[in-house]
Amino acid sequence: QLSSRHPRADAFPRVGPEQSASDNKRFLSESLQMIEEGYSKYKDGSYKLWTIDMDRLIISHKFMSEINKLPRSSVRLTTSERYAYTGMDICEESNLQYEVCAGPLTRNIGPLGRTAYDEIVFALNEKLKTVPKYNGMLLSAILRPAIDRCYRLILNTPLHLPHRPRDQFHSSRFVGPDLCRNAEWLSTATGYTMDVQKASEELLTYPSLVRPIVVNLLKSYKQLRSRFSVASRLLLPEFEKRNRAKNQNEKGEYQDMLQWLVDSAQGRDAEPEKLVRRMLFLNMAAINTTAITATNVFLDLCARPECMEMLREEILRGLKEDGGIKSSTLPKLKKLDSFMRESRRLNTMGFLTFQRRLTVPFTLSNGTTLPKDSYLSMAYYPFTRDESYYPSPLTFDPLRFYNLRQKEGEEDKHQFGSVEASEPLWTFGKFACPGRHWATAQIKLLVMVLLLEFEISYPEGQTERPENKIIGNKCMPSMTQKIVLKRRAS
Ligand code: HEM
Repeated sequence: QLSSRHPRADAFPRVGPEQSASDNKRFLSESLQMIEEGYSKYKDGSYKLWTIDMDRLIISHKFMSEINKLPRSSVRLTTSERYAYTGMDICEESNLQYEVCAGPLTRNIGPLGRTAYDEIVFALNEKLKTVPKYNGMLLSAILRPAIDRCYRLILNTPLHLPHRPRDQFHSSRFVGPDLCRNAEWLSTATGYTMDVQKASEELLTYPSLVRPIVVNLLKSYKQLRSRFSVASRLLLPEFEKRNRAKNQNEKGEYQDMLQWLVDSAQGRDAEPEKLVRRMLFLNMAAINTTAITATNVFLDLCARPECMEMLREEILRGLKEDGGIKSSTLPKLKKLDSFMRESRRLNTMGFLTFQRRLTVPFTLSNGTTLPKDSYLSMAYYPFTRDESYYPSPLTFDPLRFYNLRQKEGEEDKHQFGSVEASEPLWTFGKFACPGRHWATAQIKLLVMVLLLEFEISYPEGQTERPENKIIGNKCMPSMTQKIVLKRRAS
């Protein structure tokens, strides 16, 4: 229900200190304690929490369905606040990034499966050529090129390769180096995301009043601007060319993210400079999130060697039934899907989710009015360890969600990519991550390649996964963990 009432600013209880010069950064080191305290006191309600960058109103995930009734224009992403001066505020100008992912990207996942599998194999083989022995390689160094390569399939293809006839495209075994010959664009695409994070973290260390000045002096922002120039130099002509074709009603020559953006953009969204920024936003939303989630899955797999054979059998059965990777193959991997979801449950990337700004006041069904301009968030981490939602919440049960799907009527629920009003995994409804099906497919394909082509393990003597690292709202897997790959006899 929309409301015009403005509650008093102090109407909500607070956890932790208010924003203050002396105690501003307490959240950095005590985030988990504060979020757990908030959950134990106000699990079904709301409270305020200062999180270094903003004063948030933490609300229960139980209100997701109610908030979903608001238009997206009233519940905005908080990117412009969290990543100020990075150009990422483009996502707040319209929902174009959502539309291209939820629409054409998702529709194209099935047909891309085989090609993506080959790209991952190719990336791994290239990587393995650079080390004399397949012994104790950094997990992140293995996964990153494979994910980048998958991602380039949808984002970067057009820079180098005209659209191929469908059959040829899908049957090509190694679509190969042509696809990503432009090293400059590739390093810009991935580097931009890192720089955005780094630059915004650096800016946060300065008082908000001086940020507009300091931003011009910071090295990290200079680096960001120069990356943006490279991205513009490479992408602008491509967008201009495609816009011309669109304006002349020519049929699109390509099937890729650039084309989907051009096809879907209306009005000012279609300006080439804005399309470049939108591409960079999509990079940021997609690559790191997928890489971190996949890293967690492999860290959990190596800690449970007994699950590898079970998953390998499921994969081989699926491939046999389908005669290779078809659109129907990935959804068949239900045990793997369950493993991935359990891994994500116990390794949430952030303690909070649904980072949104409310542009209208809104009254919840419990009578609480959320003021206009509140920065909303939901506590995710304590939810995933709440016994009332997950029996034995601290136990890693690889088949937890698989077993739930065995119940009548529940077969299609509890999936890695499922969106449920009771679960803030991807948030909900029109606010849910629109790239989740592509992320699911990529991670499944990565596991398939690594399990079918290799024996994987922790280095000798290690059986446990390394601890995650907590920094403020973030919870990151180890980036220094090595894993051992041994090629399986074919
Ligand atoms: C495992 C990997 C991923 C995770 C955990 C993840 C998680 C999320 C979450 C929780 C949100 C909602 C944020 C909010 O409501 O405040 C979101 C939004 C978004 N995600 Fe993902 N995501 C992943 C992968 C991807 C991929 C692969 C893409 C694109 C190819 C993508 C594109 C987006 C976009 C465009 C948005 C913003 C949508 C909007 O405008 O509302 N994500 N993601």
